[in-house]
Amino acid sequence: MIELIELTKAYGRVRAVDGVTFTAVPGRVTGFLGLNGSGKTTTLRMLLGLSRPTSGQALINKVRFQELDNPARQVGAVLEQGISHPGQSGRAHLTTQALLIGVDRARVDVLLEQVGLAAAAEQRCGDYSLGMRQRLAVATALLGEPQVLILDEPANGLDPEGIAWLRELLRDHARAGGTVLISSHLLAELAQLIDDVVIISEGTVRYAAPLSELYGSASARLRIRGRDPQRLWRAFEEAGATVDTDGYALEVIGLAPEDAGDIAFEAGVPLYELASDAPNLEQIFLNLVAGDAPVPAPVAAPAPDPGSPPAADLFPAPADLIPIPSEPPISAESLISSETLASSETRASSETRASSETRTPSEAAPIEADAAPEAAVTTATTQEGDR
Ligand SMILES: Nc1ncnc2c1ncn2[C@@H]1O[C@H](COP(=O)(O)OP(=O)(O)OP(=O)(O)O)[C@@H](O)[C@H]1O
Repeated sequence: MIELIELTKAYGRVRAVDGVTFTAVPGRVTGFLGLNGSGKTTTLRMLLGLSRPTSGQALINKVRFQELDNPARQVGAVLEQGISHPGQSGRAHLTTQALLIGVDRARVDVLLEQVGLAAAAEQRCGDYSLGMRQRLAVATALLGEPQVLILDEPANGLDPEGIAWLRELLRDHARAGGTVLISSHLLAELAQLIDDVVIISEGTVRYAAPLSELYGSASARLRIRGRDPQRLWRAFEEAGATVDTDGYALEVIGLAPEDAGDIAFEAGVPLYELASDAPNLEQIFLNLVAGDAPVPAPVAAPAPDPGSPPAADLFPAPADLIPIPSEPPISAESLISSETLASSETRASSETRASSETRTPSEAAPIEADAAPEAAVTTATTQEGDR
């Protein structure tokens, strides 16, 4: 476990880190996120005993880094790239590090394989790409089989395949009970890797919570078209959603796509389109670091112009809408089920028509309702604490 308690670092009058408090727990990957110069590296350096806090505490497994027994066996860290000598091969670098921290050199081959560098093991580190250097740095951090991993910008330079590899590696580590803290200046990059997020800006923590809460606080907007938009509108509102329209499709906030689909099904309205706009993670992040709005409200659709015709008139008539392709696969079984479907669809649509024909004007009105606005630092070999 990693615990930061009111951690502060002042350089003269500049408070690079100012009262940072958060915990990274075993079994989860915690993302430490901030723009350039926000204080991430300074925080991690204090955590790893490379820099003395002005005040506050940085603890790993309840003690300061300097107090850990054999730190490289407990903490693996990547603080910077360029930790390896450019003239050394990847294998030679890992072997040297293994000797320094007292790890069996047989582990070197295991790690080269694990980080995908086996084929490049004999190449000079100086010839490695950025992504390969990251992989080597991660391998170095893993040498001592530490429980705690602290990685500064580990995704930097990795291609999508490298990100997927890193995700698996970190997930496996957390699943096995490890604690992982990784930093980045890109939320979108971290989003694929982490369970919890801590956002820092100007040395201060602005947000610390499970990533799912950050997502949940910025609801996705659904764009939905169906055969009977008025009926859909009412059904979605009855389910507690905020509904608006651009005159062509419904825009629904506050429902998961699955729930919206189920509601439409229960209302007997065939859907022609159901798309989800994912929350804009970078925007959420930028709003948080700006400190103005804790979490951005979903962007509201413009309110309808009172002088414009009711949205019902703007929707294409059912006859003009493109029918759902429903060619059944040719098999006796599917013919039976498609017939059943066809007859139930006919029933549903005639019910739909019947009910909209018999609906009173006030019942048919929702479309006109007010639109809702809406370390082993390589590996611990260079720490102050070891000296
Ligand atoms: N040794 C130092 N002396 C004076 N100021 C420093 C020192 N180290 C860092 N700072 C300042 O502290 C602030 C935080 O820097 P830090 O490197 O921790 O940010 P960061 O979030 O890691 O940024 P990046 O993503 O660019 O690495 C910056 O304003 C930086 O200029």
